Amino acid sequence: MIFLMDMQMMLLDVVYFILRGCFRIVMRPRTKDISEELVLITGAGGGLGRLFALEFVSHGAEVVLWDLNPETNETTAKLVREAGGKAYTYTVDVTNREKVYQTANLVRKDLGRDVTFLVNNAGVVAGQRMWDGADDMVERTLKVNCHAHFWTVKAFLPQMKANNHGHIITIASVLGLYATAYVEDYCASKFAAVGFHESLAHELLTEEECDGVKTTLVCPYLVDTGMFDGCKIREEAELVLPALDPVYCVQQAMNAILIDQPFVCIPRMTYIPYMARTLLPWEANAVIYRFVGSDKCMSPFIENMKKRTANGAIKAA
Ligand SMILES: NC(=O)C1=CN([C@@H]2O[C@H](COP(=O)(O)OP(=O)(O)OC[C@H]3O[C@@H](n4cnc5c(N)ncnc54)[C@H](OP(=O)(O)O)[C@@H]3O)[C@@H](O)[C@H]2O)C=CC1
Ligand SMILES: CC1=C(/C=C/C(C)=C/C=C/C(C)=C/C=O)C(C)(C)CCC1
Repeated sequence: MIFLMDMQMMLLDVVYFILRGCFRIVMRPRTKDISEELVLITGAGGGLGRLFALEFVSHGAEVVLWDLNPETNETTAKLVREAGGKAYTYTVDVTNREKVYQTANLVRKDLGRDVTFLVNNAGVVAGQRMWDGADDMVERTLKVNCHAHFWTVKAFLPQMKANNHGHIITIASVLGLYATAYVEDYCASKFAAVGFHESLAHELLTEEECDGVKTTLVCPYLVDTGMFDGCKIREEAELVLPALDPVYCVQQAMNAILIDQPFVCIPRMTYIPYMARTLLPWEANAVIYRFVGSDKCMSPFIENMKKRTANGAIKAA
């Protein structure tokens, strides 16, 4: 009897959340006020990290900027201050877990308050076939794009839970939902980041007094930041699905964060291949990949990186 009542409640909840999802496409829910929040962004000197910093500040939040590169990080801080915001910079290699824990304590000491939003954005791509590149690059990709999320979450989530207030944001990728050729290490790292994020989100739901800690998984398609310069699908398909403008990508991600949306693919159209991957036979997906040119979309990117490395444009890892 209890089982049947539980099932009835579960079905009602399922219908409610489906209807709420549909309704939210048409009517945007109220956005939350983040003007009192302290937002930590990793990889803040890069394309998306910098834009996230500016976007959070435009909503009144203060930002803590972490990056490996002090110069690009300072440039982000300068832009934030010019925009009237407050930024605090720290040079951190997020793969170094001791440094992550130490710097987290330092942030708490320096600012006298807890980080309430964590944006795990730092990411790298080798741009080499795994057969050609150094094994170190494969390890680095996994360490930055996945392992680092464990260290930063371990550093900041306990305080969020203690205050029952916070938000963990994971910048993954559509390549964490469906893969393509020649980027095995990158896809493995992003699938792992998605798995990490989902497990964490479930954990927060099962724990009591944690309903104030939210999570958002962001999965963008190719973004025009330079990270994947040269990556290309078939020309006709590109007309329908062009590389994303970084500002648009960050604004869409912010829209999701501000309404506590747990998961967002940018643009919306990229939910379709995600569903197709699950629903269609593998061979059917492979045929679609070949038709839209996504099977070899990374080849020109890898060629591009080869040229840039040969010209000495890329610094040694
Ligand atoms: N660009 C794209 O097409 C897409 C990107 N993404 C993801 O979005 C995120 C941001 O990408 P994007 O802005 O394009 O890339 P960028 O390369 O412009 O920015 C990444 C930033 O992370 C920093 N970083 C790298 N390694 C570390 C480290 N060990 N510790 C601290 N900081 C580090 C980089 O510093 P440095 O410059 O010194 O290396 C850089 O400032 C990444 O996670 C990426 O995987 C997702 C989908 C598409
Ligand atoms: C695989 C695939 C596609 C192409 C995806 C591409 C080109 C993604 C690039 C993503 C990047 C660069 C992410 C970085 O994190 C399509 C056309 C959606 C169709 C279905 C399968």
